[in-house]
Amino acid sequence: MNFETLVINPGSTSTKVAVYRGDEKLFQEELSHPMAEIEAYKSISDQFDFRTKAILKVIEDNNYDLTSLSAVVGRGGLLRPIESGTYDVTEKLKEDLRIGVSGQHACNLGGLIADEIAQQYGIPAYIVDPVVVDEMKAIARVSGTKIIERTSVFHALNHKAVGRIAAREQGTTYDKRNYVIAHLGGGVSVAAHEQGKVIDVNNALGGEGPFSAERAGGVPVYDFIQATKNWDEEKIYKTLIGKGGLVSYLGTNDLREVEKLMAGGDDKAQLIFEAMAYQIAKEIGANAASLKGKIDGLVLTGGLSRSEKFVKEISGYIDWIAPIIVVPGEDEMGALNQGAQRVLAKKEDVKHY
Ligand SMILES: Nc1ncnc2c1ncn2[C@@H]1O[C@H](COP(=O)(O)OP(=O)(O)OP(=O)(O)O)[C@@H](O)[C@H]1O
Ligand SMILES: CCCC(=O)O
Repeated sequence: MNFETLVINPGSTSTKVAVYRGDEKLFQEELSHPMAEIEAYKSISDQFDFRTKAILKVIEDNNYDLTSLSAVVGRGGLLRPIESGTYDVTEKLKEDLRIGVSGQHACNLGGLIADEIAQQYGIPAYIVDPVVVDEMKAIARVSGTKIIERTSVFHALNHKAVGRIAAREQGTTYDKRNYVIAHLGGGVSVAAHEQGKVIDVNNALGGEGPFSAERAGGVPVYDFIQATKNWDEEKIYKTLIGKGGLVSYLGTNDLREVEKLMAGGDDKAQLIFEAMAYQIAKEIGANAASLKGKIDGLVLTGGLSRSEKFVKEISGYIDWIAPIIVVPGEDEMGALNQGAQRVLAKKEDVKHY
């Protein structure tokens, strides 16, 4: 049976909305949120109303009748660490999204907005492969000090989706392949995928890994402590997450703007563009070591991988490691829909948080 689903994906710089019938996408829109718009809200939960209204307007503009829906599915957020799968949105799950039990991020709104709309139509709300999917090896959890453990927080939904796409392109299945997958977006996560499990990944919201469009990634810790010793926690957090990376150096989170500056001969933009590619390439090399060099492909995905110039810059450092597969943008919307369709069709049991 072809169930109709509403798919909601709030990202750090955008909200994506789509309606599917079975595998068929009836429509999709991507709403961009410039920095100034996001900055007007003090917290993520303050963005609930503006993002919900924007989503409902997309539905109205497309003349879609919400009574046709079988479920609403949202991108899951910073819950407690859990296994991969489709989860129903319960009160406990909503409470943890609201308080941000593992931190604050726009995707915490996915399950909350999905549930708000689903309740009005008496249908289920789901989340799929939230950012806290945790399959890391014990050895990767050791941070270097006993007071903290490394944790798995990354673009799990898109990593898993593009892992399946890459394997399909290679005529096999994701659980039979080893990949290094780099999601390059507002945030960056680079992971070692071994036979369908993410054995190591940088915490994309934890000050680890390469810098990105709006995050600083891993910085020299001692110097950072010195530079920020009189700052409050919020200012420190925003410097690392939201105002880091391209935003810090160039005042924009949009790589297309950076490329325009470069085309106009801006040397600083050129340097930062090259440095971001360099850091990403180094992280891919580190993950190649995690897989002991037994790698079937290096997969580049996320919004930044829509730039051929940026992909070329990264490839120059890593093309000796394994074949490069580019999945520009992401298939998060398709993956959310598929997760919902599998449980609606009873091909898979829904999980409870
Ligand atoms: N055609 C393009 N060329 C160059 N850069 C692009 C292009 N399309 C999108 N981008 C860049 O991709 C980035 C956004 O990527 P993406 O949409 O994956 O982020 P997000 O979903 O908001 O955040 P995250 O991926 O961390 O959840 C922005 O810097 C944007 O400028
Ligand atoms: C942690 C995954 C979500 C993001 O970085 O945007």
